[in-house]
Amino acid sequence: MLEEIDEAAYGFEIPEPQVANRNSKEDSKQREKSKKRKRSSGVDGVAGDGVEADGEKILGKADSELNKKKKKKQKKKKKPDQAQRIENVDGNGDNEVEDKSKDEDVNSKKKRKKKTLTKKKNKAKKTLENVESTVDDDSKGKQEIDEEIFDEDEYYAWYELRLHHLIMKSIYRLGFKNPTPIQKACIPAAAHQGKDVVGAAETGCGKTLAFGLPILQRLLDEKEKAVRMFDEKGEETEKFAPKGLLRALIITPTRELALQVSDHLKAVAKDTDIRVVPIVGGMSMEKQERLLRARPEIVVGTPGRLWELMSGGEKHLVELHSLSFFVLDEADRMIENGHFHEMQSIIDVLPVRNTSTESHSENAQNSVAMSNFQRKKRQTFVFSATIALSPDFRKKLKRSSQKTNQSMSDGVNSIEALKFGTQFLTFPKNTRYLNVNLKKGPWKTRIAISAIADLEKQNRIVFDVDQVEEKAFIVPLFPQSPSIEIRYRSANGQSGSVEITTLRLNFALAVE
Ligand SMILES: Nc1ncnc2c1ncn2[C@@H]1O[C@H](COP(=O)(O)OP(=O)(O)OP(=O)(O)O)[C@@H](O)[C@H]1O
Repeated sequence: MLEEIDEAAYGFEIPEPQVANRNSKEDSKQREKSKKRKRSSGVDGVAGDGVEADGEKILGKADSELNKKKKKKQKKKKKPDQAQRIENVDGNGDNEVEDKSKDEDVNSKKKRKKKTLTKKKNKAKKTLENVESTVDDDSKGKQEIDEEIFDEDEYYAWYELRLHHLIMKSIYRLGFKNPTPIQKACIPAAAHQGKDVVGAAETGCGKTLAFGLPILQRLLDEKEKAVRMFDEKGEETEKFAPKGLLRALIITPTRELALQVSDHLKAVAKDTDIRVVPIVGGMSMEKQERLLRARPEIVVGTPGRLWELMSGGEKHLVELHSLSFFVLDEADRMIENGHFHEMQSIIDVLPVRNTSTESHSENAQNSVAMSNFQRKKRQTFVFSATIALSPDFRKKLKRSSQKTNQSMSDGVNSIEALKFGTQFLTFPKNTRYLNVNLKKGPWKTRIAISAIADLEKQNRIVFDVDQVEEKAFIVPLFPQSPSIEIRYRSANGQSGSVEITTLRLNFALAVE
């Protein structure tokens, strides 16, 4: 059976052309900047590359840059002598004093340069050590490698994701030349289209940044908008970027993972004023209180400790009306670890929607003045290291959301898209709808093609990470990778089917 899908009902949006972004002032500034930077040779960043390899590359580059600087330094060394000689030829009594002070000046300059050089060398070494020891150390702010040693052109793949320049700065510093597939797939939908995301990807695929960067992007966007609106219209900044309120709650099944995620996000948020804190079992009450007193925007925690604090009325954790992101990381493990009860309790206390919207419009009696942030719904991201979220998990989430509020069902029960490995399929020219059936799975799956014009042009569908978010949605998540059959129907009634047996599921992406 073929199903017709109302595209409008799913809110497919035509994304902003990337070219426009590349032409933006900021990007051209970045490009100008990058031109000034020296290109280093033989470095090729591959998405999801081992971090160790990246680290080596960073050191390699840093070393060659240091060598260049050394040479420059040697050249410069001669200059003070020459200068001194010229002074001496002119020689009069006054010059002696002048020469002496210049001598001192030159010596201290030399010393300073030497110091800087050693510092830089140490920094580069440290960076390698840090990168090698994975993200655990990233957040400690030790990745101090000089930004200038990177060639921004090598990070071109990131520009398409239109991330804030402060985020990009961290990406350069971390040396991540390419976004991983899951990052490439999730960031546009989550950061720019405000969509909920369900992601399934194997361990080490870069899930943390797949949900972390959209969070940072939105918070930075809001802050910028707040400043702009204040400058232009004198509007209250609070209206666009609330301060001191919890904006993102990230829940992980284990303490280690919470610390790892928190460290990773801290490393990326390093140049921003966005604060990330971990709240995990085993942490002293004093430390916990101190961390929460700072009213961080992002809290990463384990369900047990978070619920303990929330049920105890911890102020920062119960003022959830401005919560814009709710993230379940490694959601399936959360169930395995017996955290379901606590997790459900946390979900239960999430406001149905941002109550600040209501209170604000009540106060202002003017809903037109509602800010962007207030109008935007809370986004839910559910990530899993394994490919499948078990039917049991989905059922449980569904039950919990039905019992409590609608917002959770917005996020989790409408898991509507699943990305699989890049596949090129050819269909009749005017194909309009596709129906995808799992051959072995218990569920039905479907795809809607929204970019018909594109289809007509290319006469093929590319299930590609770049395009999936606006082109297709597929239900649901698979327990294994069975073969699937894609049936198509074209506008003139022509139909047929294509079977895919080599399907490789990389991740899932949700659209509503
Ligand atoms: N775009 C990228 N390029 C290179 N390395 C990256 C990139 N994104 C993340 N990494 C690195 O890859 C490693 C794994 O990332 P992350 O922890 O997000 O993966 P994960 O899928 O959440 O894995 P896990 O299930 O172990 O938590 C980290 O060391 C991180 O620093």
